[in-house]
Amino acid sequence: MKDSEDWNRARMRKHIETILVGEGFLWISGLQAYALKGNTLWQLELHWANSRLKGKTSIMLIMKLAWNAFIYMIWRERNKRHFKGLQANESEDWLDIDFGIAEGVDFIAISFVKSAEVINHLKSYIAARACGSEIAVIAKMESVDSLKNLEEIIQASDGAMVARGDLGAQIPLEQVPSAQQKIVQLCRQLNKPVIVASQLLESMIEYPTPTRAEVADVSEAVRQRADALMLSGESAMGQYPEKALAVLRSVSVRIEKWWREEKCHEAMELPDVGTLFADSISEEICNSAAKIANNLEADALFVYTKTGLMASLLSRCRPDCPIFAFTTTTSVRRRLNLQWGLIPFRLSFYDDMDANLNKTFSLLKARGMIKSGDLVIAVSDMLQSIQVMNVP
Ligand SMILES: CC(=O)C(=O)O
Repeated sequence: MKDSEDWNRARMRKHIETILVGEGFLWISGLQAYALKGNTLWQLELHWANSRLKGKTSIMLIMKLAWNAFIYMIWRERNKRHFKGLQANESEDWLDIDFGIAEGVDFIAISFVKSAEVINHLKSYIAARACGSEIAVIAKMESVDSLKNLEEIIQASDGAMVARGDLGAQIPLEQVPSAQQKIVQLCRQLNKPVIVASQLLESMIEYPTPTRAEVADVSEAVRQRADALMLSGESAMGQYPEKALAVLRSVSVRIEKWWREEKCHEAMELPDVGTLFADSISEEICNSAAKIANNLEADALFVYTKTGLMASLLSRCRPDCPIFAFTTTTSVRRRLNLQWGLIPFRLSFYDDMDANLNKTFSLLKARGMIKSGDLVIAVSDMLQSIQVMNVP
């Protein structure tokens, strides 16, 4: 969009569109209950055309057909928008997805997801098209149906986004914070990364400093332990994109520091997520390693992981220290960037664990990320063990 006027116009159109298609909205429910008496507009229009355009002359027949076709087109367009999430088979969507696959994107986020079926469908398509590359699918939670089917959608996805812009147009505004809390919490329990998006620093589209309320909103998302926060308008067309990013970063760092220093961890029940025996072992190792790291006030956790699973299991525990994750493929390294507290690196592994440790100690020391004497807890999915040591 060229300027904010264009954006405002587009946004206003979108809001009107949302109001027109939202069955959750009072006037639509009222219309259906009282005026339409349970019939759809489409059924009533057909009835109207059939009764009003009586007669069997050819001109009447043509008018009848034309009227029905016209109403059908409007109805089809309305349904297309309303069932946006289910109709991911629309040709433009598939073209966009193909473009993403060709460009080697790491994530595809799908809007207005209504059920796990949509996610599974997209995943099968990506698997068939992307020839071995692993593109993660993020479910955008922004409709009443996505909230109804939250758990199955999150289970099927590789992560979720609390898309507060559209969500706030689909449910009453005062319900958005509790929906956010619920989605973030469930994602953590199910070990899926979660992004909190939209209007975090909305006023910074025009002004160089945020409002107190915006800072409180960012703090709350950090306190809920979301994996990522996403700017949209602030960086897409705002006047202070870098400042907005800097504010987001400084507020997040400050809250997390306070969290660690004051030991304000809220106990959270983390149900088992491992289904295979090997996964359950990894999970137990990671839970214990995170606990040891907190109890010993370790300087860093190191994880050597081929698939990224152990790194995500460590991240799920939200330990007090940074987690350095080492993995062998670029796609896993890039994907791990989305997860809370992980600093991922790609490198090839030796068979000997000591050689891997020495290599990574040198790498991080050279970058000033650790120093001699630091206490490190290391886990690995090759050895399935926990090692506690000081950096040489
Ligand atoms: C990000 C987005 O799509 C929303 O907030 O609606």
